[in-house]
Amino acid sequence: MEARVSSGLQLPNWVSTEKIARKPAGSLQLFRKYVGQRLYHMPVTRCARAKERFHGFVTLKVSCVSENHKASVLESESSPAFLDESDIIKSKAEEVEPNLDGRSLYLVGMMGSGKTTVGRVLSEALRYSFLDCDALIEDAVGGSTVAEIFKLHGESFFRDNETEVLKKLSSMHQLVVSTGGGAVVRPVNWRHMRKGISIWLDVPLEALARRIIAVGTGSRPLLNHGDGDPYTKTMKRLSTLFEQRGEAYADADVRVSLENMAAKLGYEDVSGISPTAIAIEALIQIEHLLTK
Ligand SMILES: Nc1ncnc2c1ncn2[C@@H]1O[C@H](COP(=O)(O)OP(=O)(O)O)[C@@H](O)[C@H]1O
Ligand SMILES: O=C(O)C1=C[C@@H](OP(=O)(O)O)[C@@H](O)[C@H](O)C1
Repeated sequence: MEARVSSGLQLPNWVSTEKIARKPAGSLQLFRKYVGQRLYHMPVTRCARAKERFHGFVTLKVSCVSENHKASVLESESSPAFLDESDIIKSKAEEVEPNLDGRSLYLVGMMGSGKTTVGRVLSEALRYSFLDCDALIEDAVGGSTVAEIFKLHGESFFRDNETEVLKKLSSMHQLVVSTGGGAVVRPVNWRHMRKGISIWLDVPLEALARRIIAVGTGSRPLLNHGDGDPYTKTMKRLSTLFEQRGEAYADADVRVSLENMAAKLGYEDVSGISPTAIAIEALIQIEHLLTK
């Protein structure tokens, strides 16, 4: 019989389970003015000389016009002074955070879509705590890795623990949560995630396969079998999983499509879009959701 560990689930003790005090509803004043048609319209509060930061990703630059004027990444090339993306995300997070009212953000999407990477960037910008569901499940099961849990106990045991973790997290606030790629499949998980705002990172399967192969499939047991070369094998598994899950991802409150971002930015593919740019787009989409 399978051992159940869910009742012994421990969250790190720095995660406060106290609900934060609710802020009075209302003050959307500043950012409403700046919701524009184009990507990255935002008030410019600070100027900085262009500082290209290379983390292996292309960075965004936004022209700096003057205090409290709109700027757009699409206008950036001809301008003499720039805000780089770390300035942009700070400014956007400051605008959006008061309107979240402490609600947590749940990142959903396929394996390798960047939930952990983008989630960390978002949590830092919003000054929220970052939690990774897979890591919490591993802790709950006494330190076994996800791959070991699948092997020793099976997928449904893993899924039960995933649900238990989401249930605990749903009573907390000011978190950015990176969920596992399969969390969207169980309706009960949505009940928990609906306590916050869910964000689907929609990344083309080819890009997912390339990212996953670069780090290896060892830690992702659902990709760790099949025939063929690594790319073909991974693409096949991802395609099957996406057929089963595509509709469930689309139930998220907000969708961040890397294909749409690349098209707007004039990039040939999504590989040049940095995690920070994706986090900025997520904040913009959340802002749209909250002002609907
Ligand atoms: N925007 C991006 N561009 C290129 N690689 C990325 C990007 N975001 C994440 N990655 C890489 O893809 C891999 C999977 O990212 P990760 O955040 O672990 O995804 P998930 O948590 O959704 O499984 C990691 O190696 C990460 O560095
Ligand atoms: O798609 C899935 O079913 C899974 C995704 C994984 O998380 P990531 O999406 O963080 O890789 C992990 O939860 C487990 O291997 C199952």
